[in-house]
Amino acid sequence: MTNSKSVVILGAGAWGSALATLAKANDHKVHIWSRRSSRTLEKLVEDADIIVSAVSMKGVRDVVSQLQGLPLSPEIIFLTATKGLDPQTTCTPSQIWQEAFPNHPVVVLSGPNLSQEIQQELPAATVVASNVTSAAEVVQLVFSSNRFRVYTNADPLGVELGGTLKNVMAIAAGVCDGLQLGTNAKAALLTRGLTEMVRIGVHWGAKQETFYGLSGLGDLLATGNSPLSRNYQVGYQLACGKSLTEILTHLQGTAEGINTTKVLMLRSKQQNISMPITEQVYHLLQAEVTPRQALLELMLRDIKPEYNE
Ligand SMILES: NC(=O)c1ccc[n+]([C@@H]2O[C@H](COP(=O)([O-])OP(=O)(O)OC[C@H]3O[C@@H](n4cnc5c(N)ncnc54)[C@H](OP(=O)(O)O)[C@@H]3O)[C@@H](O)[C@H]2O)c1
Ligand SMILES: O=P(O)(O)OC[C@H](O)CO
Repeated sequence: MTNSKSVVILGAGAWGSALATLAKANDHKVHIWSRRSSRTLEKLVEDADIIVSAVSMKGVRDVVSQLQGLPLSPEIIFLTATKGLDPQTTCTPSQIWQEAFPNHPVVVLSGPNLSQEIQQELPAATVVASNVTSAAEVVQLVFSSNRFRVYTNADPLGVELGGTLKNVMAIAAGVCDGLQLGTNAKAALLTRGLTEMVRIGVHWGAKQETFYGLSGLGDLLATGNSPLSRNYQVGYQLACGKSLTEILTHLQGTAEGINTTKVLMLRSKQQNISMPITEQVYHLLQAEVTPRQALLELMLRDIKPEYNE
């Protein structure tokens, strides 16, 4: 098949495995690498067309530096699917990849994509975004199928931030459901959560409209309403009285929202951006407030116009 690509996926976790399934189903040559792999990264990336990073945030700098030492074809496209923020610099994963590989196209993939549903072959849609349109289109073709609809987008930062910032709101949504606060409360939380995402995201340099698409609102709805989301699970179980340590001991996989909340607090303080929901999620994760106290703090804030920014 002439359009068949060689795809190397870094990270054999839930998301790396689901992306591998999608690319394989389209007859691409797919190799998954993890730090426990017997095959060396050097050998695997030799013929790669696309290198997909599906490691969790804490692994991004490690895999970047491993690749930096290798001879790579200048044609290689980097595709990042990590939804997190660097704790030291507050950079997004694509910013880290682009800084390390300034001459390669970097594409972001993000959307409402709970991996378990994708592995069950349920239909889903996602967004691939890049400053290099042709690279986004290559990735679009590699993953598109009758059960995975892939849109391109020219705002990689907005697409990446949508998927990342909603993890904080997914924790809050889990708390809301765990406390059985009802549908009105959930709608209010997700709507005001989106306002918060837009506020900091636009200040960061992303386009406002991107947050109303699949990678923003779409992913917020998916993770904010699904027990399949690890971030939602963290919030839900906190509301049920478990400690964060206890929850993380039994959680399958990574809940990026925990680290993202800390990074966002840092950034919003540095830049004087109001993020009341994020702030309460932060205090809750630090065990400085109970879920009920966090709720009251939000409900009793000064009354104000809906839009004053
Ligand atoms: N699961 C989903 O539904 C989904 C959907 C969209 C996006 N995402 C995002 O995709 C990322 C991965 O999520 P996941 O669900 O696949 O998490 P996961 O199941 O916990 O897998 C994380 C992967 O990262 C690897 N990793 C961590 N630290 C590493 C390091 N220092 N060096 C090399 N590899 C390292 C892990 O390797 P080891 O196994 O060796 O620890 C594992 O392969 C997250 O940012 C998540 O937000 C997930
Ligand atoms: O399990 P979560 O909370 O990391 O959510 C997974 C994906 O981000 C859903 O799009």
